[in-house]
Amino acid sequence: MIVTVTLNPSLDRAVDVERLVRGEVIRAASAHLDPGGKGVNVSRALLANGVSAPAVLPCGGDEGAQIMRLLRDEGVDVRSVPIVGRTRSNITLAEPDGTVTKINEPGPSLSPAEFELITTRALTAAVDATWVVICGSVPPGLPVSAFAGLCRRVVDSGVRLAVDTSGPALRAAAEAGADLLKPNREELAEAVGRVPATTAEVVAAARELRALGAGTVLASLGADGALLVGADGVLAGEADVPVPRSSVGAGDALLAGFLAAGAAGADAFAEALAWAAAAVSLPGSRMPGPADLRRDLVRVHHLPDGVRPPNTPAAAAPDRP
Ligand SMILES: Nc1ncnc2c1ncn2[C@@H]1O[C@H](COP(=O)(O)OP(=O)(O)O)[C@@H](O)[C@H]1O
Ligand SMILES: O=P(O)(O)OC[C@H]1O[C@](O)(COP(=O)(O)O)[C@@H](O)[C@@H]1O
Repeated sequence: MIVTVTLNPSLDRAVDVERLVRGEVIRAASAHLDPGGKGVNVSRALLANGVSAPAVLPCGGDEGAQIMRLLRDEGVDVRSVPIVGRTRSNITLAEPDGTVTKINEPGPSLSPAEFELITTRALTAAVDATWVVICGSVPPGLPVSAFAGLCRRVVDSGVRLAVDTSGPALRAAAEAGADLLKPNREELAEAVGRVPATTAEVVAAARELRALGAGTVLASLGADGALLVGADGVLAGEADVPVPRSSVGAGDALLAGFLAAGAAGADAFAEALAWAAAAVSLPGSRMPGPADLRRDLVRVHHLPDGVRPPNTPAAAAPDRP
């Protein structure tokens, strides 16, 4: 069993539009409503592939009630904490070539008592779990020290911890000793204070997080695929997506696939890439099930041990083997 914690869930509304033009009335071709937030999506993806994954999340207002209804319709085991604030709605505008424009609300803040209740729910559920997965942005006003405290309490409980978050919370998770981090390129940039453009720079940034205390770093790079940076070396991989529909939730599917497949080694990495590619081929933030996976379209390569930083002689060679 894998427990997910989403501190800032959202009701995801995705609208398919022919072309995005600022300042005009745009008629949508179709619309999709999904329960969202990164941990929520990880739970949905795991469940769709037969892995039990209770979702711990705060829920408030009509949006919170609707998320709970949608999750229960999908069969997700929801461990919700009622909050005074109103759960947010996030909007995605998806164009036919797969380009997505996202508008994410900040979401409600949590009172100290609400945050403590979520922590207790997570630690209680963690007793039977192999992993606790804390995902998504940190609610407004929550001190990074509180987020770090949650991470440390999970690590101290002896359950493995995976974190996918943004801003200073990502560094805090590394320092707390998270076993697995799933940053995208922008999140890595925020964490290390520079934009990692090349493969070597992504590897260097991931190694910086490892040096802070993180175990493995699964860095997602959008259409460029992903890198797995761990104690055993570096793997690079990507998967073709014949018809991209929406990349919303692709990072969540990547993380879910990696965890479902054992969270170590080339096979788990390939599975992760297959889940992420399948998510990209689905509309909105729909999570893939077994019938959506195309493992034949995945490629994984070992990178040579010393992937060097830029401006060294080896950087003149092509980035990918
Ligand atoms: N346009 C795309 N084509 C192929 N694969 C993609 C595309 N966009 C995303 N992916 C896959 O989904 C994974 C997660 O996407 P990414 O955008 O990096 O994460 P996040 O959604 O967390 O920002 C990538 O590592 C890649 O494997
Ligand atoms: O918590 P954040 O960073 O605002 O992200 C929330 C959004 O991320 C998602 O989980 C999608 O995540 P990814 O596209 O990064 O995989 C949406 O469901 C949700 O609207």
